Amino acid sequence: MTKPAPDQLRQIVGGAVVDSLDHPTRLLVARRTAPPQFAGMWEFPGGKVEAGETCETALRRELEEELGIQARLGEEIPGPGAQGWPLNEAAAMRVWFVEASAGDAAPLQDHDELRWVPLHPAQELDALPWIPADRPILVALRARTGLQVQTGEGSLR
Ligand SMILES: Nc1nc2c([nH]c(=O)n2[C@H]2C[C@H](O)[C@@H](COP(=O)(O)OP(=O)(O)OP(=O)(O)O)O2)c(=O)[nH]1
Repeated sequence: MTKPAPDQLRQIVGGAVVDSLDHPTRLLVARRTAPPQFAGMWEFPGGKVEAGETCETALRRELEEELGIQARLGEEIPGPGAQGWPLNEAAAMRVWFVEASAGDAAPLQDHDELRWVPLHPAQELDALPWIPADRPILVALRARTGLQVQTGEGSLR
């Protein structure tokens, strides 16, 4: 099968939901229920961008559907390509820091468990069975929040 051109990947969006964009200490992670190859793995809540949606609109919609929260978007965690982080041969994901501006997150759809995990130190976050493609995103996320913790430099807004 022919590989899609790099700019024709299926666009996925994900939320790095933190307790606070100004002083992030914990990340909300979600355990998938499907499909079988991803069931039981942890991920950034989110999903596919539908026709006619911007990435930001899609992310707000997904987080409301899946977690029941209204999302305040902070900075993007930039990936290596225009479409963000490669997930597989056919899809890439853009990821933003997010804080809930309303609602208490609950596993309403696609997940059977949510967990607030400390960003630093890394052990608890790294020990979870993540979707493998998400690991480089976690590294970038922790580097960004580590800088914020160490230097107090900038919030993630
Ligand atoms: N949401 C999300 N998807 C991820 C991550 N990492 C990763 O490889 N993926 C993959 C799994 C899926 O193949 C695809 C996202 O599809 P999805 O099933 O979450 O999309 P969706 O909520 O729109 O679901 P649907 O309407 O198609 O059922 O991206 C991640 O961290 N978060």
